[in-house]
Amino acid sequence: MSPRVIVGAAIVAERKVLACARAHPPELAGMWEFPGGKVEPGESETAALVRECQEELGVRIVVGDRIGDDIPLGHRRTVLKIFAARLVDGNPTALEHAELRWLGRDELDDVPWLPADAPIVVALREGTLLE
Ligand SMILES: Nc1nc2c([nH]c(=O)n2[C@H]2C[C@H](O)[C@@H](COP(=O)(O)OP(=O)(O)OP(=O)(O)O)O2)c(=O)[nH]1
Repeated sequence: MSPRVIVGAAIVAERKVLACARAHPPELAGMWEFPGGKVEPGESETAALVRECQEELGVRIVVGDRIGDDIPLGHRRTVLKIFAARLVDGNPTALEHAELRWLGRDELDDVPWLPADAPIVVALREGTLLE
């Protein structure tokens, strides 16, 4: 069986990236992530990201390049894949998250990210997307 894939969007606008605080489940609440979720059977990774950002934030995005490598999530053969994205319609609203924040390159450590996201945060800090 191929691994389950979770996709996340690093939405960048005006040299800031959108960080989202999880509202649930209790063990993840208050930890910050990139909006996204599970790729459904038969769905492309890009389509899943577009769908999740619509559901979670009420926005339309276009998906860009991968950031970093596959990140094993350590449960049931699941991997996390993060893609750069940009907004094409709407203003992000916390429809499913507890809070949203736009973070510049120097603000990336201001929130407690989910541990799996650490290499992505490093890549954002060291890369050119937030320049
Ligand atoms: N979306 C997202 N999930 C992440 C990130 N980092 C990370 O470890 N995860 C983990 C947390 C969860 O265990 C899993 C995502 O599950 P989820 O519950 O958000 O996915 P979903 O929206 O498709 O789930 P569901 O409630 O619709 O079943 O991936 C991240 O940056 N973004």
